[in-house]
Amino acid sequence: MNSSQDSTDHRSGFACFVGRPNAGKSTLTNALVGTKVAITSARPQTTRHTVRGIVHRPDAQLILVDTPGLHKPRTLLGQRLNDVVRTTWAEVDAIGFCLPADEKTGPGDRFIARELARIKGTPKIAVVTKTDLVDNETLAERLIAVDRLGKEVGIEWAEIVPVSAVAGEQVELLADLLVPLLPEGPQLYPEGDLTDEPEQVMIAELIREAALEGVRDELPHSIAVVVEEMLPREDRPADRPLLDIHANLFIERPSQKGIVIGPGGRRLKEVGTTARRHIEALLGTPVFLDLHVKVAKDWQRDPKQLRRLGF
Ligand SMILES: Nc1nc2c(ncn2[C@@H]2O[C@H](COP(=O)(O)OP(=O)(O)OP(=O)(O)O)[C@@H](O)[C@H]2O)c(=O)[nH]1
Repeated sequence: MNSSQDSTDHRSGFACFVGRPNAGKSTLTNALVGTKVAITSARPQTTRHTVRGIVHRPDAQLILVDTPGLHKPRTLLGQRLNDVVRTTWAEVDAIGFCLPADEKTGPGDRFIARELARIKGTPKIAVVTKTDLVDNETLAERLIAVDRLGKEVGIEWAEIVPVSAVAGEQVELLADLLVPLLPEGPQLYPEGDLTDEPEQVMIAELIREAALEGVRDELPHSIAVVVEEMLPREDRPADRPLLDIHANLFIERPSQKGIVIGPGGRRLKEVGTTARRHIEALLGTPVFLDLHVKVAKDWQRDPKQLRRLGF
């Protein structure tokens, strides 16, 4: 051990956050990574893709895998999502179980805790999220309840950590606690990489997030987005580039078209504007977004369509 470059000084590995829908997993991933990579929403089960955020530190590289929420499968998509979750759990070096501070332990938490208890060998940190929403007394009660939940299902928590991703409280500490759980090893990703999601998938997620805004009650899980083409516009001066992005927004039934497009096409226009702003922030280049709404009948139940839409 003669230099700080020695790989035994450096740790690298994978962690994932689990927890019931809306527990704050995506927001926490974003807070740790420091940029918007996972998709957050005020409605459950909108994180479909396994998005990795990468925390680069001098002493470690922590790769965060953001899984969709585990839930009762009602469709083929639901089943596939649960498979993705379990496979991820078995593969990571550490698991953070997110439990919102402002809600009591519920059947959903118990279901996940029992499933988690079956994954032996992987250290588990209980992360009590959204602490900015509760007073100290409630937080203390919640911490005790989480401790009790661990005992009830047979999980020995490596740590119990209260955090607020929104207020940025204890987020750094959580990283400090996760790092020692990773194996020793060199950097796995180049410095500067924040995620290994293909750009196109991230762009599709940004569009889907914008499209769901305000209509989640009407179209909870019915929207899928596929980026068909991304091309730099020709005949543009080098200092004023423009990226043309063509994307299709799929819905399940013709009757949903009106909801997405809105009166006089106003909603779709807003969706396009919002998504374009986020994409431009992500890519750092001006974008022309061409968005089309298409019906893919009952895509959630059709294996062929699911594959085409990237699931
Ligand atoms: N006040 C507060 N709100 C939070 C915090 N973390 C997350 N939220 C909110 O809680 C809601 C759910 O957060 P997400 O990060 O999307 O939750 P998730 O667990 O990834 O949800 P799914 O993708 O549905 O599994 C969003 O409205 C967030 O803004 C926090 O630390 N404080």
